[in-house]
Amino acid sequence: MKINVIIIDKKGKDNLYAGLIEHYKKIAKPFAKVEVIEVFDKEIAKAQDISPEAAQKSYTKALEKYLDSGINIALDPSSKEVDSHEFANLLKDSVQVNLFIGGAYGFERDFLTKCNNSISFGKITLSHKLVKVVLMEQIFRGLTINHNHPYHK
Ligand SMILES: C[S@@+](CC[C@H](N)C(=O)[O-])C[C@H]1O[C@@H](n2cnc3c(N)ncnc32)[C@H](O)[C@@H]1O
Repeated sequence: MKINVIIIDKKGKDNLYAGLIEHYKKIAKPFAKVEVIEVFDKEIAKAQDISPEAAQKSYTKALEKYLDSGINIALDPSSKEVDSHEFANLLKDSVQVNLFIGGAYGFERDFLTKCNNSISFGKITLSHKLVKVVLMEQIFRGLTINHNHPYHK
């Protein structure tokens, strides 16, 4: 199984969280290959200086090409809240799952409607970098739930 975490973020090592991301990638390996794909370009940088709407549009444009294969799930604080078991269920029986984390201005509705699902991890807004860590832990937890591995207990 392949799981892609696709995030609006500048490429490069993040000293604060990189160790945790690598840790979860490694321990998830028996169940799935988890890849983190950072997406950022000049158009996004420029649009973020113009308006929230322009920023959201630039995120859609940059992320659309990743929607082509697999199940697409956007992380969005105002969408349906899921618990760990519901999240695990979304990962079940798929060859490829793409999980999208938005930029500073979140997603435009148009992008959310193009995804198979949009989910929230609760009403609080987390920074996109912190969401990435939480998501990696939930991916591992979900995989262990689906494989009846004792970690999730
Ligand atoms: C800084 S937040 C964007 C906040 C923006 N005002 C919004 O409402 O989406 C950056 C990204 O982190 C993710 N995120 C933050 N908090 C979240 C939560 N509670 N549940 C799910 N995703 C979250 C979303 O993908 C969001 O687009």
